[in-house]
Amino acid sequence: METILDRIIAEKQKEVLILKDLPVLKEVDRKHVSFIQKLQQAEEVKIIAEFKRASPSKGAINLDCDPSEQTLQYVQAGADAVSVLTDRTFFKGDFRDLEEVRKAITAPILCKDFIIDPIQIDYAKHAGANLILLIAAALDLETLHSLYHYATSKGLEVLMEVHNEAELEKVLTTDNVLIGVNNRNLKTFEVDLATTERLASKIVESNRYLISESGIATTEDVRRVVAAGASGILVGETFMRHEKPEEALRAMKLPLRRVASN
Ligand SMILES: O=C(O)c1ccccc1NCC(=O)[C@H](O)[C@H](O)COP(=O)(O)O
Repeated sequence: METILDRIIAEKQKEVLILKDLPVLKEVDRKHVSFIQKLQQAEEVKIIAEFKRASPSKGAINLDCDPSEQTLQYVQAGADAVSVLTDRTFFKGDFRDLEEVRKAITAPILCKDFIIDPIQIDYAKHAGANLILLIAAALDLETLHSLYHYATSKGLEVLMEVHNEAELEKVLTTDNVLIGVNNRNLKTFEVDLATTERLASKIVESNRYLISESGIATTEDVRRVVAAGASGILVGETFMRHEKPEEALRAMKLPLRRVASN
């Protein structure tokens, strides 16, 4: 059965051909901004707050939201990084959103897209990203390694995303330290924080940082994934729908030690 990820990747293959036909991008020299460094010094759970207008699972979330205003609020409330969905077809995002956010904030920015080719990494960097996402389910082992090396050679950090044990095994063949566990099942769209709980020990024991992604809505959810071993969380819909995203974000900033020892 064709999954949403299969459909997204088929679309990305077309997009990549279009990008390769465009004039070559000029290299930009940007200051290195590290999210990993923030994790190394973390006393509180690190929050990646996402700008996401729409999604395949929820349809329209907040279509008229302004990327710079929204993400500036995130950062002022204590977000450690911002994620910007740049996919147009399925998430109504754009690289221009990322460019605008780059002008508004200095915090690390994750380019949230479905990367299958180095040219997308060039576009992410050009727009102002500091981190890119590599989804294990969308890449064979060789491509995962080569995109990882390409991104790091360009000074970018990489969040590698997994949904299950097999994908985690794949990611653990790299020396990347940032692993995202996505709680959303891409076949059913169901979210279950038990996915983080199931995969956490292997990630923590391998000395990587675990970021729990998707379906995090309450302080109790944060407490639960942090108790499992997460050092960070990635939250989109909850902040995008909230009347006061800064309040929702502040409520999630839990101290790592206190939560873990509960
Ligand atoms: O969000 C979706 O419907 C989705 C569908 C298919 C592939 C990826 C999808 N989401 C990307 C993400 O990983 C989330 O935007 C991110 O983890 C934040 O999730 P949430 O807090 O639940 O908005």
